[in-house]
Amino acid sequence: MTQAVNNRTISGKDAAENIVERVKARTAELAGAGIKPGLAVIIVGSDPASQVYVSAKGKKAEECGFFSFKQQLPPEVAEDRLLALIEALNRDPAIHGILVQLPLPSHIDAGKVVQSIAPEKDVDGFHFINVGKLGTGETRTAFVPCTPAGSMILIERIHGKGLSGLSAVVVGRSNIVGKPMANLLLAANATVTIAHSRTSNLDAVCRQADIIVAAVGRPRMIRGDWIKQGATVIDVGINRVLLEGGEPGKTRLVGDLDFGEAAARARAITPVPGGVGPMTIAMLMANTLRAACLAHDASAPF
Ligand SMILES: Nc1nc2c(c(=O)[nH]1)N[C@@H](CN(C=O)c1ccc(C(=O)N[C@@H](CCC(=O)O)C(=O)O)cc1)CN2
Repeated sequence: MTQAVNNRTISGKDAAENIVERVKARTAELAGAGIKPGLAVIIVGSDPASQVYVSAKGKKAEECGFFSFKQQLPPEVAEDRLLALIEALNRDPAIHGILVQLPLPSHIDAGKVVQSIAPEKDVDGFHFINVGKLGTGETRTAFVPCTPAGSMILIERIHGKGLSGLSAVVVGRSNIVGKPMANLLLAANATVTIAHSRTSNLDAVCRQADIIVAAVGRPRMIRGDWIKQGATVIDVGINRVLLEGGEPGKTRLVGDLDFGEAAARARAITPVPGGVGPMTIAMLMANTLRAACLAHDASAPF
């Protein structure tokens, strides 16, 4: 039988509010020097989840005191038109951060689009220059992807800044979450394993982790008995599933872990919703503020 070990839910909502408050305070100071951070968000098509995220980003940017620009493009837009818009935003001094909401329709080469964003405005941290900086420890000027950066702050809430002697397993190897997450954990001196859906004995690999970051995008794939007693568990998955026994068609969000089972063994665990998700948007604000500060040679709180 499993037993709770000083279990605590890590509220991403609270941590995100704390970051946003710090962003607001520094933005208000910068206003005195005539500096206003500017964030441009581009969305192609009408995917409902993407619409929700983009609208949340715009609202949060305004709440922070930023100049917020949104460009909605039709699903059939030509790649060249999107690239021309990014080129114009790259040259616009009022814009410090540019983000293209993913996923993009299949006729557009997402890699080409992401690499066309000026590295110093790449607040998603997806450009090769920023990926390389993170990978080589040049974190002073790197933009770190928002979801792993936010996850790392939640891990620090439990373990502090150094993770020496701790074993971390990242389940998932995406460029957006898995790989940058592994680099951040490594930079904090954790012993890191990147596992994925084709890893043999995935359950046993997970079971040896002091910190487990689940980013596979498969609802409740990681079971409670895969979690070491007392581990810290970060659930990056945001999966919409049909509500069992509820009204037909009604859905709810679940993570990549079975929360109830994992919570019974974990020392600390992030919920879905209300865990890593809100941190993604807060870190976007932090990155945009940093981009504005770097552009104007001003100091940034992050
Ligand atoms: N250009 C990018 N595209 C995408 C990114 C990204 O970082 N950059 N990440 C995801 C989506 N995403 C932000 O864009 C995102 C996902 C989830 C949340 C969030 O706050 N989730 C809430 C639940 C919201 C709901 O009810 O649906 C939560 O977990 O509490 C924020 C941002 C893919 N695309």
